[in-house]
Amino acid sequence: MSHPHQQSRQIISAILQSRPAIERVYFVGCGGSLTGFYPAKYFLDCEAKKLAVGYITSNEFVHATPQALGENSLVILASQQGNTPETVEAARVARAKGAATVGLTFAPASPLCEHSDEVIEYRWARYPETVNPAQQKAAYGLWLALELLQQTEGYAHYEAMVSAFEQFEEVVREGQRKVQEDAQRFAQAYKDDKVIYMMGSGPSFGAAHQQSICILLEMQWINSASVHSGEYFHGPFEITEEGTPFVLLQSEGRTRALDDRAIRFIRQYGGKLQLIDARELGINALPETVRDYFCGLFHTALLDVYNLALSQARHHPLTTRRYMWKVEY
Ligand SMILES: O=P(O)(O)OC[C@H]1O[C@](O)(CO)[C@@H](O)[C@@H]1O
Repeated sequence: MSHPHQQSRQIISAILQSRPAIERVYFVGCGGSLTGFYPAKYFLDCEAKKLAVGYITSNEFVHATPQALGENSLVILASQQGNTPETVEAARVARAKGAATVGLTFAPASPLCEHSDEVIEYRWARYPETVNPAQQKAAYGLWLALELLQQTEGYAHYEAMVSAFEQFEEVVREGQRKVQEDAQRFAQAYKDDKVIYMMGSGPSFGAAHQQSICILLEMQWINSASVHSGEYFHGPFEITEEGTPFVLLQSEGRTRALDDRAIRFIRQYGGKLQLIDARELGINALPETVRDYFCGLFHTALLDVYNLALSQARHHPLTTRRYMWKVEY
């Protein structure tokens, strides 16, 4: 049994033993630390029959704390540095309301840990350095969601999920190898664009949103918005004209039809379209019953390759910030 599997199983088991029941789970964080939970939220939205699921940015959780929060709640929070004030405060509020708290961080003994009943120190590296993608923050979110579902309601495809996690690193490495050349081509084609729209659906909408807010806006200072492939037809498609730049994260599974519809329209009206197709890039090596739940993690890992190429082509390192961590905000 892998370390993340064992740790997630033990943590959920300890929490369930410490209280009468867990009826709801909230995923809480800021920016990439919130969007990293999207695969876990999506999995539970699709598969849980009774468990209620929340996905809330930290400061909203603090200022508009859900009435339902209480001893039957589990709050899972993430903060890479463990010190984002609103996330630390969210953990404090959750605990004060009697909820169980799990803190995910890369920084040991950080302030988030003080308000977390259980702490997970995940692995992280800035691409092209690598760590096992099944041991990163977003994967831990999915592991915890899987264990929570299995240990409360049970989940018919539990073993398939575990086996998909075991295969996942190989699938990612192969996918990253396949997109190397395409990433260089993309970087040249998009480096001078003033706006890039990110699109996706189902399991990959979180990855599209993360790419928009954390990479294009934050780390590249390129205007961007994330548009759900299904919502594209309900407003956003009006901006489509010859050359409008889109990147669409095409997922595998039930919502692929939504992506296909948007792709047809963008092509018909001449939009400039970069596709990152999970099917073509290897997600189907994972068991069919669960492979769509890995699309978000897969897309994020593939985007690492595109983002390095884009930042190099633009001579704008991914670490450059104007305001973040530099001024009061
Ligand atoms: O994960 P942390 O340490 O709380 O930091 C959150 C910050 O990091 C990012 O996720 C990425 O830089 C931002 O979107 C966000 O403001």
